[in-house]
Amino acid sequence: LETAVTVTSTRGLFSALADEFVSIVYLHDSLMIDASAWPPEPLVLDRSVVISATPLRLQSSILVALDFADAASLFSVAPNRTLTLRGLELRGYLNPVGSVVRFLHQSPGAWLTVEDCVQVRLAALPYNDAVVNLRATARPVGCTGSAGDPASGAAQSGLASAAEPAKVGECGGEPTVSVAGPFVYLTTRLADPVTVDTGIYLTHYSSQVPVDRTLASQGLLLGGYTSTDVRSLYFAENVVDPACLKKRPGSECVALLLAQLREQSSSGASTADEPPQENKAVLVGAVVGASVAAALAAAAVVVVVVRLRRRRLQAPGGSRRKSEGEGVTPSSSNDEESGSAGAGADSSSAGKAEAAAVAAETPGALQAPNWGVGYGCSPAAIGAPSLSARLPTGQSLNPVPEEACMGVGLGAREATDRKTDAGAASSVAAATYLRYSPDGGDDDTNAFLSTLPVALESSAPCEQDPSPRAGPGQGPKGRELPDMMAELGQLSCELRATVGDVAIQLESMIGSGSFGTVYKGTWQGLSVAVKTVVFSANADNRRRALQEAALCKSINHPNVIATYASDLQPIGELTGVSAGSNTTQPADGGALEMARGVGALLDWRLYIIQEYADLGPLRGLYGNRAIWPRPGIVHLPAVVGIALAIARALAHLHSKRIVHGDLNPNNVLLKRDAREASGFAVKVGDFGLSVLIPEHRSHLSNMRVGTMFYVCPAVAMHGRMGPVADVFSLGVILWELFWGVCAGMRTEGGPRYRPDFPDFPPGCPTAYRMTALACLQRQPEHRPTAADVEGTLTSFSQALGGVPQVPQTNVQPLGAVSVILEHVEPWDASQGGSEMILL
Ligand SMILES: Nc1ncnc2c1ncn2[C@@H]1O[C@H](COP(=O)(O)OP(=O)(O)OP(=O)(O)O)[C@@H](O)[C@H]1O
Repeated sequence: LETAVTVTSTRGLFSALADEFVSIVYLHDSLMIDASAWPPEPLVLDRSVVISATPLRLQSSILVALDFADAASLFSVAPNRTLTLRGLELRGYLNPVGSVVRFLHQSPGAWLTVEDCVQVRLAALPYNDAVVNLRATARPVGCTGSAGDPASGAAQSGLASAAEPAKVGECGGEPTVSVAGPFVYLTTRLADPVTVDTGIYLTHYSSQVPVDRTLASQGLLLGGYTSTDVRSLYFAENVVDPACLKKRPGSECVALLLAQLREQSSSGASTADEPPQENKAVLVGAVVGASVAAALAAAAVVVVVVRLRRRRLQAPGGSRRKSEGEGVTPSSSNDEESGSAGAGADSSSAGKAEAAAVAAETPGALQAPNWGVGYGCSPAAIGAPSLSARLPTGQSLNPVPEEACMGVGLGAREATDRKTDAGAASSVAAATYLRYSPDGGDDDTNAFLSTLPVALESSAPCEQDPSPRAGPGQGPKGRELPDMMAELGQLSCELRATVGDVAIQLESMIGSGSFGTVYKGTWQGLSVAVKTVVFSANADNRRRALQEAALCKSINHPNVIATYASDLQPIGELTGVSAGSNTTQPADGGALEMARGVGALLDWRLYIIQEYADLGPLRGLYGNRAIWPRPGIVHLPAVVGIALAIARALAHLHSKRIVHGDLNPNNVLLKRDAREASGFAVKVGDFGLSVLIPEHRSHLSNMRVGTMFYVCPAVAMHGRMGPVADVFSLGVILWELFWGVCAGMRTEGGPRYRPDFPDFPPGCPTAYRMTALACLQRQPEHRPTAADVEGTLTSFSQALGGVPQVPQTNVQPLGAVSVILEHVEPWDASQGGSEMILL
């Protein structure tokens, strides 16, 4: 006897899966997972379970849409147990790159079977490349056969093969992986049939999904199970341009494509496939109707709960996905609530309001800035801060409770992963400023809207870098060459002169920002983060990349991510010029010769080797019960310790005339450190938008860059980037640190600061509140300096009983090295196989 339950909501799904007597969970209508309705800890399935379209849907050949909305680690499956998905249109559940199913927490020894489903990805590799990867994937132990010839197979016709349905826990029959089409199917998500011109049809295709600890620091342990597809269609709504694969790894190409899609989406362009009005469901009619329904008919089914309620998911291209609908501009991080300031089609009215608000700013040293309606919150609801609470030693920092940053509908543990979604959220960004004032706008706003995002055209040239080790612009003959070649050549020259070939083992991808990909690696026994940026001679990101490398190498502070080395390598057919080989590279100055000689070579890859912050970004800490047991109740010494560390980093940067330019909780990283009372050290990183302010100047102009909610109004509106801009961002973080949540949230009317921003509860210590509010003053001249904030927080921490002082030199830069990157090679699509990307 099998017990079946029909569910209509995320909570219903959770209850059904938590009920040990339920073995079949039916969906009659579309369901999009609401991660905030799911308990924070993954549910362990200690039995085999089927999640299926209802028999009625199966019989009528309509797939039921199930959108996991990129929710991660919802549940795990015990060893030798199988989770079967049947008759579903699956969306938002695969990692943006790779084959890992995100909703499944790491499940070693478990099985996942996808039967008669259509699996949709927003972006993927071209199908032929994907098939190469699929076929190169090792079959799990006990599964026979190869993945078959992509040009043949029963699925070529678009009809089901006659193979037997897979038995639970078995690989099934002879695997087939075919590029085929067109297919037509019906889904509860849309009224009309969906036509898929080309897709990959798989049957009895099994693969061992490797354990993926890339996001372990965020509490996300993925992979570890055997995945089997039985009569499943994969297709991508967008496919990578094959030209990209000639010079980049597939993961980077997919990440770039996703970024472009976000950008298009935020500027109003639809990325959705409009389903045609004709054709009937050939695939589903044949596959689901015939085989699955028949299989189910044989089972004895007791429907315990049947509650049918029509729920329609939004059409593709809407704000359906947390990590796909809204990203950021290429100049910053990519969270919904922290997207960069950027131009947006629907944002002009919002921007106008902002302009007026800035113009009419209210002076007053320590008054709370008027951030619009919703200001203030109920003291009764938030309670008083606890000064005496101690951070329990050994308490895990992850996973973070779901309510962290829940205003944007996102568990904080998903944050880092969504870095690959580096699209533009410019409309989102400008909408934020609506909260500044309800007043009208002016032309300046339109200028702001039309010029974003702005490249670093006005940023300080590299010659102004104060460090003797700074990169571009310091070479002996740089000015004799065209600008680009001079920068490249001099940087290469400097780096290659300090040869000490040391191999770096790259282990996994940490994430992608708007300008590159970050890998985790090991170098001389140390864990390191390797930032890579690919750029062309005339690309906008060239200056940013080179400047980031130069700037961050010049900074040495315990609260700043240490940069050990950087390196520049040409991409393309040139052989023997890799920086990793001192037998082939030019001697000192030879890089200039190389630069002259390879004028036609346009693409370069920059590597920046940094210390690895194993606990991830500060944002992932928000909501941690050890520090924020309840809203408004904080472990004050821990919070002040973090705030002080950030202020120290800023004060140090500003003393060198460096403005960070993008301070936000994603760029403040945490690193395990037993010497710290909290167990971790706080390190400011990501100098991609940093600038050097020339002597005798307070700011640079035309720098309208930053991250939504953290960017200073004067930067967003007038492009004035100076140290005070960082202080504003610090003020936002000080507020967040007290509450343990992000200051921004998504509402139906668009992104907004939280209603209680920038309010503090009455019990908040005055020194802390005053410091935060001073940083948030709209008039830049009313803000304190970072050194002032550091001083105030130092006194405050001493009054608290002493937050342990941050060690002066807990990380020492290890000097420049030349690097061989063993696992990152220019992608050669014709070779195939080395990238484990399913589609
Ligand atoms: N030194 C490091 N140690 C550990 N993780 C890191 C390190 N540097 C960056 N990361 C992580 O790598 C990912 C990508 O970082 P990156 O700085 O490239 O982009 P970003 O800050 O997310 O976006 P953007 O550059 O667009 O602002 C992020 O998740 C970040 O937390």
